[in-house]
Amino acid sequence: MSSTAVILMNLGSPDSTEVKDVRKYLHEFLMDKRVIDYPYLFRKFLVDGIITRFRAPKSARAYRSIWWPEGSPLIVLTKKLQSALQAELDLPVEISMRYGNPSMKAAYDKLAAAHKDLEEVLLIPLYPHYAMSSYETAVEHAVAVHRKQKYPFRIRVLQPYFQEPAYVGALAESIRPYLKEEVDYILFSYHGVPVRHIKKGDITGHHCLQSEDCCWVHSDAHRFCYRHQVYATTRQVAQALGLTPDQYSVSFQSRLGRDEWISPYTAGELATLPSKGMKRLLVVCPAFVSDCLETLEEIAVEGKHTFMEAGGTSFTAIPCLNIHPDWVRALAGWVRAAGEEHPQWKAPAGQRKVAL
Ligand SMILES: C=CC1=C(C)c2cc3[nH]c(cc4nc(cc5[nH]c(cc1n2)c(C)c5CCC(=O)O)C(CCC(=O)O)=C4C)c(C)c3C=C
Ligand SMILES: [Fe+2]
Ligand SMILES: [Fe+2]
Repeated sequence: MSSTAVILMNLGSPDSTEVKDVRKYLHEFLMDKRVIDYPYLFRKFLVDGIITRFRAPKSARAYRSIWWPEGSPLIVLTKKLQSALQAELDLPVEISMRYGNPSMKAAYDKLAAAHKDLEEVLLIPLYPHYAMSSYETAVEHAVAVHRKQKYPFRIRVLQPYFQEPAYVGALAESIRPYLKEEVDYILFSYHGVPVRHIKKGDITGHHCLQSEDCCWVHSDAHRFCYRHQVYATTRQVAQALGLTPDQYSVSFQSRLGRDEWISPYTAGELATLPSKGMKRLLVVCPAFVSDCLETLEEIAVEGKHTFMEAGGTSFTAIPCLNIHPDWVRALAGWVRAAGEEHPQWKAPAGQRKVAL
């Protein structure tokens, strides 16, 4: 695999906590048609006229509260993962962000300049689950930049790994030490998405959200169903940890705007769990593999406040996988498996099998 390299793809953060940088980042993020999927002019009106104008100062304050001396936690932790994986693999590993810096083009350019004989780049989206607004947009963007710039190497993409034993195992091991504490309940809080996105992604046209138990009834729709995939992760992690159904549940955080998002919402759960006797809580956020604004501020600060105000007595936000050794080994194992034409790696349609 001497002519292979890896790119870890994450979401991205603003360049700094200044309102102008946060506004620029939010603009790029929210003008993505896979994130706010309204017709262009309406999206532009919403994003320019309302969201970035009023949200940017508020988001900048939130970023300021979690920012590290080295920069955004999400970027710093992705760089740490890069170093850890590089040490495990002895292959070039770069990082790229869907929004902001370092960009996808910068990562490809760096590899192309440093490794003239590079034949293949393995792309690893740092999203375990498929969502139009996360995994899909990252991959579509990576493919589009690769095509446009006509790089001499080919690319392959790691498929969503929400039920891969190595990911589930790493997640379970990252949670296990916290179960030694006296706890009443574990909340699995995932980033939410609009209900419309789940329905749009239903390739059968008649499965998703058409019944209470859609996510547990086998369907081809599940290949692209974020809701199914997060429940699958949760069930498998719970099984690995020996949790019974009364000891945990799933909720969805980070809702933006007035549309209906998939529920139950995390904030509501945090406000009601103490009254049901769940006063000592662990919260884990498996949709994020690196800690970020949504885990460090929305959960660990705001979420904790909501829960304690409602009568909770202890609240622990479990860190994301970040550079957990089992997670680094999982990634390294998948990269090694790529040498054997493993089905978990897919080439984008239309790409030549052999580099030019
Ligand atoms: C798990 C993957 C993610 C999905 C799915 C997702 C969907 C989604 N997000 C927004 C809007 C915002 N998300 C923001 C931050 C943010 N989102 C993710 C991941 C997913 N988003 C991460 C990792 C982060 C943190 C970034 C960081 O710098 O730490 C933000 C910005 C912060 C804020 O102003 O609150 C917005 C906005 C939508 C609308 C959406 C699906 C439609
Ligand atoms: Fe988000
Ligand atoms: Fe479903």
